Amino acid sequence: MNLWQRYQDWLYYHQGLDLYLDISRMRFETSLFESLKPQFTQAFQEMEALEQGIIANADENRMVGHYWLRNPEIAPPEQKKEIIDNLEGIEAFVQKVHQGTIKPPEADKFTDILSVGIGGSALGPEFVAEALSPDFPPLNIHFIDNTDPAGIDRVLNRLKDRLKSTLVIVTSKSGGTPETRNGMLEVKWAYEQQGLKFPAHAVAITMIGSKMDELERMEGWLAEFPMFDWVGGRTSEMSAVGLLSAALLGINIRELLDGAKEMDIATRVTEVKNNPAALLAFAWYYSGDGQGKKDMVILPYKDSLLLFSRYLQQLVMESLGKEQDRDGNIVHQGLAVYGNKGSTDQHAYVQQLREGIPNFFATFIEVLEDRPGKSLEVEPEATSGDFLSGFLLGTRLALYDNHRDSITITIPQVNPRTVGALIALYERAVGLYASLVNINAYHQPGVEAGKKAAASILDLQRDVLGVLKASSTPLNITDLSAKAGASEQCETVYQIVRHLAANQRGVTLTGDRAKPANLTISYH
Ligand SMILES: O=P(O)(O)OC[C@H]1O[C@H](O)[C@H](O)[C@@H](O)[C@@H]1O
Repeated sequence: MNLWQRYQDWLYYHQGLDLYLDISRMRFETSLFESLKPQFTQAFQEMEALEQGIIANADENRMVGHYWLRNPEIAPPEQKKEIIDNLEGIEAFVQKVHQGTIKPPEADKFTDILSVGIGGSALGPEFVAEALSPDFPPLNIHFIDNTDPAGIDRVLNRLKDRLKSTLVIVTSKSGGTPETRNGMLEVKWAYEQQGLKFPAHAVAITMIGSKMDELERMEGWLAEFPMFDWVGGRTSEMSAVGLLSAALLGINIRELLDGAKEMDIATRVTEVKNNPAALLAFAWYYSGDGQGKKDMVILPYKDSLLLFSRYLQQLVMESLGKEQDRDGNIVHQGLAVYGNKGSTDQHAYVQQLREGIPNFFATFIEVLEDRPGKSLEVEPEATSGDFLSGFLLGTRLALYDNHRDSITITIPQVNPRTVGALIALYERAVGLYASLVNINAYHQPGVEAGKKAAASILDLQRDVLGVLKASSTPLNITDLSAKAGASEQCETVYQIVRHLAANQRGVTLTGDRAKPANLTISYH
């Protein structure tokens, strides 16, 4: 097979975005491509229905409207108005913060943003901030995206004297996610410790009527922006969730939206070969037999795209990782995603990609412009950027020669338009792929199960502490578990008290640590 010819046969190019997609280094046969066309016809129809506002997330009885965010014209009238009003509200707020007309009571201007959120309420803002922030943004951004006390302390300690000029954005669609609630309470406490007025620094992004919305109203926070119930967390970058912090950082959000809108138009094309999202979905399908048998390794050769793989991890894995298909059959679907950036990863795990277990396909993201302006020649006729390009091209060839497939996406620059386009490209590819393999991409029942399990552990901890407080003598794990009504959960009870003992919670373990069953536990 003449590869140069295959390259040309399969190359997709989008003129408006100057974006290329090359799937020629995936070793599929044209017959597979042809045979999947009926499934694609169905997938396009389903996508059209989704864009028209059917209840695509039946679990939560919700429409799925992230495509409307960048083109309100195609949204139902009520949603159209919400989108336009919200965008204008964000821009007006940001302008006032930048001008200093909206300012904290204790300083002349806001200097920093502290963004508290998790999952879809953090990954998009983190990715976009890393990809697109100017070198010296109008405000510096920091993130709390976990309930790790040491992680929270690190962020708060570093901000310390600047808390008084920090704008705190708390983002939670549901308004009830424990990690985000905890982060918010810890930040609030830090403000109170310094005698600062937390509500005057706080902005909420949440659904109207959520617990956070109620709290925000009660405490009179500085501002609130709505999170729409018809936008899922992992596709919320183009809602207030992503746009507020991006605009505060000085990123042109209209261009981000435009890039996404232009990609959306391209990915509505019903001819598979001329639709980049369909080509991507097809390549994924081929690679993993439509069962996710191969992992997707995302390798952007550009530092600013470092967090793209982490962003895609949620978008792809939370959407596609499902036990059941849409007919209720057990299918255990998914598509594992990992990666950081090239060429850095070539000095780490790419060894395995080249020679080890062939359980993946790579996706190279190539950025044509190395930097604005000319570059130093680090060797005769070669710049640092030439090396970066050489490493990408060389690795692509070396992988292929060793029977490892790859996709290559090429963009002219990392800018708001191309980042918007990349996000939209993957959102659509995930939706189309989900249709191909007959799963619902828009719910996440597994995450709910994890949350319930965590809540029941905390309930058990309360019971255990109650028993210990009421007991006049030390107890062993078996007796403690029985008294807490959890005889079957000795191991969990042991792990709970071991954690409490390490954290000045009044719990002491006595005895041989290597023999948990022999320990005695007391409370004082
Ligand atoms: O925005 P929130 O409601 O706080 O949700 C944050 C995250 O929580 C859950 O884990 C969901 O599975 C994610 O999709 C979501 O992005």
